[in-house]
Amino acid sequence: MTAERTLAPAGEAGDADTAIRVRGLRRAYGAHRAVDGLDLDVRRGEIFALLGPNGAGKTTTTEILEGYRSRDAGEVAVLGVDPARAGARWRARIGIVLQESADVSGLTVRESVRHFAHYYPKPRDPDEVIEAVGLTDRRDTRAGALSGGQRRRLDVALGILGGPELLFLDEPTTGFDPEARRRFWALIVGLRAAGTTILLTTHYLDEAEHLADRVGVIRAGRVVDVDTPERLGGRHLARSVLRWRDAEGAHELATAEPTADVARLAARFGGEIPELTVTRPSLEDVYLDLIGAW
Ligand SMILES: Nc1ncnc2c1ncn2[C@@H]1O[C@H](COP(=O)(O)OP(=O)(O)OP(=O)(O)O)[C@@H](O)[C@H]1O
Repeated sequence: MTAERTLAPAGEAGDADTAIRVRGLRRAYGAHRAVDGLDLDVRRGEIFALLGPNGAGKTTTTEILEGYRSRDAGEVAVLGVDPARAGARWRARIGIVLQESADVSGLTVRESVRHFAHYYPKPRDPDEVIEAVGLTDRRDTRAGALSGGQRRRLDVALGILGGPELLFLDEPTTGFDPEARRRFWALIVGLRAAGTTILLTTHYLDEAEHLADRVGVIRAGRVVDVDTPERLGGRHLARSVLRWRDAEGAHELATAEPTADVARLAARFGGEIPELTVTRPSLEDVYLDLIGAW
């Protein structure tokens, strides 16, 4: 028997709604504080994206959540269980897709999925999983002969094989072409629709914007903001910038009332406003602000 310590009684409202709860997490490497008092809440059923510059502490944090790295201090509950004390039963409830994938290059897609199915108490049907990641027409291809994007899909197949309640995805689309990325995103959205909670680490702001219900930005081992992609860093409150052109040249106007200003300009031009654009700060703009990159 494994001694799994449940932090909150099963069935309690907070526990049922929360997939990950972290308070005051700390982890140092020698004198370097990689994670320095980090708090995080991930709700069940959401896609949560962790963003942050290289070295901010994302991998250290996720590896602690996955039970692969020890911590110096703080409270951590993942699916109601402390990963530092969790056993096989808990491990079967989570799925992990790492940056470096399992070495199955000598096996076909089908053989690798069937092989890994033996590790789970109640695996999903291997052929269904292969279908879900769109590899049915490649099922007899050796993993080593797949393209980069197809290989990543196989990694996801192996990550979801146990029917996880919570899936960790570490930079899943690095090296994907735009079409493969869109297909992969559709796959992830489908997993959420089926009830899977997803913690996604990415450096692609468009990926976070497209996929994430909420985004957390880590800087120097702490979470500096958590919000929806639309509201992060007060983005929804920021002024819009109108740009247009007339006989005198290019114009730019920052405004809190873009609709009224566009109407006013349209009246002045008597119709179309030449080369009109209306923009708000992008997710990348507010992200770079939050990590102090300007
Ligand atoms: N095993 C280790 N020994 C010593 N220092 C480490 C170790 N692992 C990580 N670090 C340091 O801890 C800090 C946080 O690293 P971590 O890998 O968690 O960052 P990250 O946000 O995942 O970065 P990236 O975006 O580059 O993957 C970095 O300064 C890193 O050099």
